[in-house]
Amino acid sequence: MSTTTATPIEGLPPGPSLPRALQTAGFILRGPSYLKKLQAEHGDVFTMRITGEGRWVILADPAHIKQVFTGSPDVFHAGKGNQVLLPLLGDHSVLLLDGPEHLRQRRLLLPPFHGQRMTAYGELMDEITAEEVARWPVGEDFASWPRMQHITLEVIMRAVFGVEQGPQLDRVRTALNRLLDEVMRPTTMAVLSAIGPHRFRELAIVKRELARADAEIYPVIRERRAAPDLEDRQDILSLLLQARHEDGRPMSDEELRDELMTLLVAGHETTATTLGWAVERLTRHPDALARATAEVREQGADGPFLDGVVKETLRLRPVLSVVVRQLQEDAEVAGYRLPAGTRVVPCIQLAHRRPDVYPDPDAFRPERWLDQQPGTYSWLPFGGGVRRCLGASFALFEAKRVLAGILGQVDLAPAARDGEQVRRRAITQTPQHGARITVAARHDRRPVQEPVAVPA
Ligand code: HEM
Repeated sequence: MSTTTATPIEGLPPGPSLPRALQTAGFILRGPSYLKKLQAEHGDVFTMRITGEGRWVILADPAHIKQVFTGSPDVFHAGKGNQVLLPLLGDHSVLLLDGPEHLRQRRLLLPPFHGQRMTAYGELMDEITAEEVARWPVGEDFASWPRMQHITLEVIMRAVFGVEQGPQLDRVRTALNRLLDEVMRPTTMAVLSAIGPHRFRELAIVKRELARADAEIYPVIRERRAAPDLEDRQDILSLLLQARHEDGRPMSDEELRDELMTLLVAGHETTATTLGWAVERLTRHPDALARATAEVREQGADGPFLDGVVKETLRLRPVLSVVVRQLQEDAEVAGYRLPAGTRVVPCIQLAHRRPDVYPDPDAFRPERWLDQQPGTYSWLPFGGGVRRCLGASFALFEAKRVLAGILGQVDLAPAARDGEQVRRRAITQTPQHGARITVAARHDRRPVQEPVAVPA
């Protein structure tokens, strides 16, 4: 690992000389292999030019990534890079704020996501998984990723929004699904980038779609605020309704709406994609599949091998390949004196393939985590510092509960075909064919019930 040089070099590190459009295309279309090629040519620090983003200084060395994650939040801004989500998430979203405003909002959101609280959602996750897996066909190849999305959306609706099964859940789910579909469409994204988020959200069609979703979300917030059992409820919305700003104010309906949308957008597709990749990787590695299945059937979701499966999936198939910070003033990073405005980019993808941290780095080996702890700056699927994913404990807990639910209920067939390539969708790295799997047989883990004696 390199360290900072005594006298920093002025200006940007070298990088590829290809035109901006070709560098952007390489990053979007070839993703992991393009980044690897550039690292081989330029080393652990290099500059890329990305359309609409200016210059990115890519960092692959954990020592340099640490400089960014421990740097001042007033200098390393993240919110500006997420502005494309403004129309959907709204002005109060923790993802879009920076500096003291961001920290204030983050402080309110953190306690409900504390690791130890997650067990409150375990049974709900088991129930949702069991219902979904009961519908999976046997002996037929199918794409698991959409099924995982169904599970994670349902988990968010019920654990985060706290909406019970029934007509209201159906209406909220339909409205949010529709909105997400509209926004994630490539044509919508293209218009959004062309005219900018502020003008985009003033378009009549956008206003109409947002109003349709808001018409379902605001009643949930208002009804919950008035709920007599608010203090006893476990859902995240109920906890946020009881949170207070430093001056004692509760969060407004608008703040709550924006944070609920943020949690939905940040937590739904990301977790579904990790689950899709986990079964895709397991079915391509029959030994790991057999070991994980045996462990789950003995110990449920708490076994160390299953934990390794989730960590290894996030290492080799991180949902996001980079996180971005924009410098608000000149700063020294990786031995360079970088000018204000530069974007410094800890590269999750490259940090996760370092042979000095991960022997045989390209191999899927969940067992490596049996005697290795994840390093803060070398295992970063959830980013880092004051912007680290708020839902990391939630996502890890959910991934294990859902995988245990699947492996406990069905025997997955080892796949004969090659692993799926990474395909970029909006900003996430998804399995090219939707993580296709086959259920070989159903395995009922519940003990066979004795017939109930009926009194004569
Ligand atoms: C496997 C699933 C997930 C992955 C891979 C993931 C990854 C990430 C990453 C990389 C970031 C940016 C961190 C940075 O800039 O340093 C982030 C931020 C965030 N994530 Fe997640 N996430 C996941 C699940 C979730 C879930 C389930 C939730 C909530 C329900 C959530 C809520 C958030 C929020 C609110 C932020 C913004 C934090 C801030 O700006 O302060 N995420 N996530």
